[in-house]
Amino acid sequence: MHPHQPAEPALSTPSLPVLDFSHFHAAEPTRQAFLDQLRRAAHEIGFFYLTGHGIDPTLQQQVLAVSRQFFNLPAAAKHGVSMVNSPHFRGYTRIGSELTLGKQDWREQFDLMEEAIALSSIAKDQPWLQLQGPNQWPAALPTMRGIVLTWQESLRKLSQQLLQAFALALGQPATAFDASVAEGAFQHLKLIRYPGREQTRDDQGVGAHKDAGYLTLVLQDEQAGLEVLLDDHWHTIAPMAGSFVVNIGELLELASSGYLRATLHRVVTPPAGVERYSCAYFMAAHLNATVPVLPLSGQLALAARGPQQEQHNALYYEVGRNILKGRLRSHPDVAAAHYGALLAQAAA
Ligand SMILES: O=C(O)CCC(=O)C(=O)O
Ligand SMILES: [Fe+2]
Repeated sequence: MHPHQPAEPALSTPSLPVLDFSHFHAAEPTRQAFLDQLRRAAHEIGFFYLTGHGIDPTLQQQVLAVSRQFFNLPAAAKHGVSMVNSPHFRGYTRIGSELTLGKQDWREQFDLMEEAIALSSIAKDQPWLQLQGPNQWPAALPTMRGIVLTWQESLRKLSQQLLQAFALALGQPATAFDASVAEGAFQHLKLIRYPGREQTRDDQGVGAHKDAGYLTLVLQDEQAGLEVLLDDHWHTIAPMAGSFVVNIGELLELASSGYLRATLHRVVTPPAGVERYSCAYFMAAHLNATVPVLPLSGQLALAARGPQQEQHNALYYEVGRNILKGRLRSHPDVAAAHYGALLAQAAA
């Protein structure tokens, strides 16, 4: 089956590996066993559940709760923080205005990144620096900012530890990725609501895609919908309370010469009358960094199949270029409003 065909029913839940991150902080031989498991999961599947991560379950619930509150605001309050007003791709995207594979996704979302000051001028050869800037926050929900920024900060720490674990698992020094995040990792957080609808024709919650950064950590509520493409079949990733679903992004695939897999995944729309909430955290190297290509040796080098370039999806070692590629493709309204010159240049 071609991965981009309309949805076929997913197969039964695969037994995704469950990795306990507390074992990374444990003594040997537990720590090495964790690294071996991590390497296998990320090489063979590119997806796993993470438990023992130390993130407070109360904070997890608070984030999902504030996300529900946000999406329950009147439409005018949400449109007041529309992403189309932000050259930095921050804010609210209403249902149907995001595209994956050129088709409408059936989800509404709120995006934010690091709070920053927008640069006053952007060099032509670094258009991605326009991603830096302030977030938009809804005045009607004053508690949102604190909760969500605390969440973002917790996941930044966790994902940087995970990146160190990946370096060690690949036989590299723990510091192998440090230079690429020394000026600050690029982080992007997305609160998402997938409304249900009659399962008649289209069930694209978000279409099949790979994530553009190093790593993604997803918090799901109790409603299934996330699916991963393995051996040409879609498999449901069942919600597991308290865990994160972690997946490999394109930058880690590039860094490991394809040894680690950025796997295609998608979300199918819940049935009518049911909704699904999730919260995805994407971590990448600094926008001005170039992906470090790790010198793998022995068995790892032999098993590195090279990054999987696809016709419709070029991969870039320049971090900013890879991230901006994904943003422009998903949000054509923001692209048209703020990146017209860049698009015209690309088309010429
Ligand atoms: O909602 C989810 O579970 C995952 C969403 C996703 O894959 C994405 O936004 O990149
Ligand atoms: Fe994704």
